[in-house]
Amino acid sequence: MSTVRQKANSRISHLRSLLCVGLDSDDQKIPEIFKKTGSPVLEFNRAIIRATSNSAVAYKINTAFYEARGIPGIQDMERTLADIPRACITIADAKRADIGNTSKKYAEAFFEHWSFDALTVAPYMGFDSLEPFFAYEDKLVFVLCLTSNEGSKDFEEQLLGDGRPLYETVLEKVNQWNRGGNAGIVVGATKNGQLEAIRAAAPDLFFLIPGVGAQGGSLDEAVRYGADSAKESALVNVSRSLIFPQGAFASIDAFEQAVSVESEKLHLAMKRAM
Ligand SMILES: O=C(O)c1cc(=O)[nH]c(=O)n1[C@@H]1O[C@H](COP(=O)(O)O)[C@@H](O)[C@H]1O
Repeated sequence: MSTVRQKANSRISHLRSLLCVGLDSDDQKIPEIFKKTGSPVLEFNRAIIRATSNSAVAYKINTAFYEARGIPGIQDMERTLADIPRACITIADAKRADIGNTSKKYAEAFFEHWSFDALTVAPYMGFDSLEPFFAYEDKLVFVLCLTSNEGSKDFEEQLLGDGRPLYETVLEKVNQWNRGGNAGIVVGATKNGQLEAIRAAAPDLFFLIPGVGAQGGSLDEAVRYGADSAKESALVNVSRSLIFPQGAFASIDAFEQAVSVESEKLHLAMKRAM
């Protein structure tokens, strides 16, 4: 069993929270007050972390928001990683996978160089493209299964020759690849109609469920159907609706207070749904 998975589950049961805070820190959307600091994205992330750390099990860094700014963005990502409390799980949302020797380098980058606890990967290129990630038995590898977006219809929901959607084959394969107990899947909270059946077909996988808030997925159902029988092994990610509260803020403290209120609301809703 992956040590990261054990760590995530002990925090989930301790806090009774499945909250994964998405640090999709779009520099164009960061409140004005942070622009007066020398490092707006970093100070913004630090404020989010301070405001959410009592409720968060994990922080998901969507690398696009950092890569888009080149070296300064990557430096912000690195310094943010150093500020995430040790008790929490760090997820690199980079959706990688390539031919084996390239995947090996991606795995080294995210799991060794940056020491992330978990990574999102795409299943399209098959097992040899994912094996180098699964080789890290102490980590968690989240394979895209049924994503939250409209385009999930283009491939993931297409019926194969056996009459079943492609994502069910992905699910079946990830179940087989979970020998080290370090495999997970990504299922969108906007696909709650399918979530219960997916959990029933994958009782042993760890679930990452994004799509609550800005994309309109139900938090209640994500928690109720996404968690396993022990009410663990799932993370519900919230990014924009948590990190960009409405309104203008006169100070960083006031911003932090607004994020903290929202984070506590999400935590309470999760406790109720568990
Ligand atoms: O892998 C993901 O995290 C992911 C998969 C998916 O199906 N849908 C999805 O929205 N995501 C990510 O989850 C986050 C959702 O952000 P919000 O819609 O702002 O909460 C973004 O970082 C997305 O890239």
